[in-house]
Amino acid sequence: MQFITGQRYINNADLQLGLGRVVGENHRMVKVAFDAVDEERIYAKDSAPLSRYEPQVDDLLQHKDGWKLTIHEIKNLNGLNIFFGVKENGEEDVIPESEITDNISLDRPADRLLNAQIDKQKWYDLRQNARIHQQRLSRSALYGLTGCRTALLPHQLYIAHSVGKRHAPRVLLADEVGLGKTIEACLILHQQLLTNRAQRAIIIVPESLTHQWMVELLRRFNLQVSVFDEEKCQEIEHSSGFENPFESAQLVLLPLEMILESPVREEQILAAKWDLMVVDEAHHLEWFDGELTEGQTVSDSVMAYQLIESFAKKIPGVLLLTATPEQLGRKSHFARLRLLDADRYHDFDQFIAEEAEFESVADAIDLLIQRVNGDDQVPLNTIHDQLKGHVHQDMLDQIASLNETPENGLALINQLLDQHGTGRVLFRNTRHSVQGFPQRALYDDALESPEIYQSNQQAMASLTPEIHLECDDPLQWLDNDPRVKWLVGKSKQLKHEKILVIASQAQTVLQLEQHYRDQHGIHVAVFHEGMSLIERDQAAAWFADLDNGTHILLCSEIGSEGRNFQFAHHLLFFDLPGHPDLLEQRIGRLDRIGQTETIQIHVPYLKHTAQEKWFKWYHQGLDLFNKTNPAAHHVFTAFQSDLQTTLKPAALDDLIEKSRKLSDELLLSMTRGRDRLLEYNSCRPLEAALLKEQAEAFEQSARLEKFMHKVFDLFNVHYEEHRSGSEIIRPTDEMHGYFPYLLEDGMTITYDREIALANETFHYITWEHPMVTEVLELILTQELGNTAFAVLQNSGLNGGQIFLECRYLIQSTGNSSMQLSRYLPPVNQRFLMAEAGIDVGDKLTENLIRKFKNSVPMNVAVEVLKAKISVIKRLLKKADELMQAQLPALKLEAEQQVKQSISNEIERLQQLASHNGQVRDDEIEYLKNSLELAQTAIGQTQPQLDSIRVLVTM
Ligand SMILES: Nc1ncnc2c1ncn2[C@@H]1O[C@H](COP(=O)(O)OP(=O)(O)OP(=O)(O)O)[C@@H](O)[C@H]1O
Repeated sequence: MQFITGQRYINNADLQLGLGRVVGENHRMVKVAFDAVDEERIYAKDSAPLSRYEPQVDDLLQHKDGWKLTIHEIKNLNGLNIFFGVKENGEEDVIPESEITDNISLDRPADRLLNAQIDKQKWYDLRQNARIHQQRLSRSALYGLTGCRTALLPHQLYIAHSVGKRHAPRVLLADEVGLGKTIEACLILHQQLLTNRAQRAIIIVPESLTHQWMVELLRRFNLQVSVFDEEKCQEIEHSSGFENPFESAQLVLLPLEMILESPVREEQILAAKWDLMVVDEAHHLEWFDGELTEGQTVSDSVMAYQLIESFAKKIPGVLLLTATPEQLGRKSHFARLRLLDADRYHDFDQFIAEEAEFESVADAIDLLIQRVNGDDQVPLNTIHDQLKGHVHQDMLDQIASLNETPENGLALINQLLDQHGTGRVLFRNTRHSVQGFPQRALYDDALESPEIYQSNQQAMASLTPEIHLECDDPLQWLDNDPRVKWLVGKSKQLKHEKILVIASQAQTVLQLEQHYRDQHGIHVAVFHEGMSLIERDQAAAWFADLDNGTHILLCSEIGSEGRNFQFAHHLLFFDLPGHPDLLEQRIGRLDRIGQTETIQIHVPYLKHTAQEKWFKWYHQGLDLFNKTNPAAHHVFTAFQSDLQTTLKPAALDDLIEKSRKLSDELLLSMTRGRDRLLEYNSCRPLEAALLKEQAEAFEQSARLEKFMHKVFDLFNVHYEEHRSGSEIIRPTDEMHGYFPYLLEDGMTITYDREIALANETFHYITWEHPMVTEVLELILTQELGNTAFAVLQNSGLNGGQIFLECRYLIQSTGNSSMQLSRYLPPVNQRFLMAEAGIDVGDKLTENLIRKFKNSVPMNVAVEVLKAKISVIKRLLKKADELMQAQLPALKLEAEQQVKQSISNEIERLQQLASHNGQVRDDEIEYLKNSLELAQTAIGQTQPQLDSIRVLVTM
């Protein structure tokens, strides 16, 4: 094809783009502007899916300004066509090619049929089937959340469903350790990407978690992420045309450390355009509240905060993840909320004051829940009094009317939750609310403190005495410290179990590993910050290997963050960490979703040393080994200085007593107020359970299997049963061209979630799997299957009649990021034209046709077609007229639907904004803008003839 600027082209694969205009070209590429949807696309010339738009004499042509002319003559000037003709009012006029309207209605199937291009019935059926499925998917609010290799857990579905559908969501995911924040973030990301709400995303994680994130994204969500490090950036800069390496990929994963080390990369990230940023382990971000003086240095966590803050100001969507949101204090917790919405969270004192109000609201919600559950004894005036002064009068009035309309109780609960607390911005599920987690069992061993430490004050006062020893032989402690003997003894005793050993320092880990190897001939895997990422992942994989792996993994503290080791049931603390959050992180490695047994926690400590003090404080003061304690952080802050000093036994008992008391008080007040509200808000159980039901109904795996078998048959992909519930698929020599995601060596697939979860090597095929989404796209954008011919036998109808089945697709053109299909699902309009020129679709239904239809040899079909060409042309014209006649009503209906659904959303957000300010202005603006764009798009919508079938009775 020779492309000339100004020529008009159609994208065969996507007619919805409207008519394109060549705006530039070079020897290899051509750039086409699709003005109807405000998009520019670049194609390789030799493979561009483009067809020149060439109207013929007698065709009706529309000008950009709306008027039309019937073409009488076509002239060509320098490769561009000029159309001469007569307008509807009889005047002569001219339309140069460049001035043809961008919104055209193309009758590709009609052209093909009239040129005797008839497809096989099977392709026609497949196209219709694919259309039905695609429409079902594009309408569902669950699309993007159910097709991943994850169990459908209500608390995760609830969060993902609340957040994934938002424009530019900005939330803090703060589930307790191991409850699935990563999965929730990935679900949200997946939905945003699949529904086009986001196109470019950046994920920033601690270096040690990069690989794990990459694997989770790929294995569970089929998301191919580009992992960036300094080397990769340089490689892209040198070998590709990208000046900014971060513009070379849509989905980027990189370690926080890398950006902290390089201002250049920071600048480049800021310069690249992103829709969404995910930051894992966000408790490392520390807010510095004040002015930095010149020359003042700040910690890495403060730098990290400032870095993420600068990104958060530019990137519209932000997901922050942390299991320990208050690890660096309440202020830092507030500061993370401030990253999400600086307007709403600008005053720390106000934030604290607001939290004080939550208790009354939470109490009222409790009482309402009791009423909703059928307890009529709960007095309404008590609820009323609880809320008086905390909520608006209209809500108080609603409470008063609950006697007459008890079913409104639930709506009222939801309203209260919407309007109070940090609910829209912060989500936190706890083991208490999710339930079903394993038990923990503690085995502690008090060991005699060895001589070498007793002579060293620093060692005695430290949780890691071996680090503080000053002696010539750095390995001497290994022979003297009874914990080493204890560790080796436990390792031998538990030789058939996987055991995770955690020590604070990398140095300790390395020395212990050497000891195991040299003194006992035991090879163990190690995991510490001095290792490269690949080495760490290899170590974790060696430990995870159930058949040939090592049964011991020795980790430094860094190994205890974010990693998945729930296949192990024994956790050995070689030492204790100096902060309760770290202790929770350690236990969280095993206490995660997927843990099937009681977690056995083994803790040795040296008597009369700091270790004993901390052990007792954690155990007796906070009960931390048995369960997570959300108050631990505050108690630690209160008694931090006491914990740092050496305590006499009586003073320790006193400290433990005071800590326990404070912990109990705090827990009580938290469950009274803030946490209870947060818990209700993070997962409204009824809605969550309903979502799970809907998700199960939506996944339709049996239908998918049937559909894919038809696809495989037609595309000549081999499939055979592997074992029950799974099959093997392979390419064949008869395959025509490309089949998406099919591996050359074949692959084992399953459509069953349970089987997919149990067999990680199987590919889990769902309606959201890229193989399926691309196949649907392929079927619907290719022309094959948009024409067909069939005879109707024994239908009871007189023989020799001809019917024309025309299907039109009405879907709005428009900027794809508007995702209009949510508000304006495509309409599929069917007309079955009888020879008399009337639509008999309601009599000759699809079911009847399926029952009586038969195919005929192609040459017979072509003969009949030729003989009946004038009838077909007449019926086509008639169908077009019917379509045009129905269009205004369909558009009006669509407009009303769009208006209603977007206006409802705007209204809800405005209400929320006026009550608790948790809705950002840009969210409301976005919706208002969407409404405007949607209305324009509906106005411009033109029906497209999508397929056409000739039916002849016999
Ligand atoms: N819906 C699910 N289906 C299957 N496995 C899941 C699901 N949710 C979570 N898991 C598994 O449970 C473990 C914990 O999940 P995840 O890593 O998302 O938790 P987290 O809250 O991010 O943990 P941490 O606080 O340690 O960062 C992981 O191994 C994850 O793969």
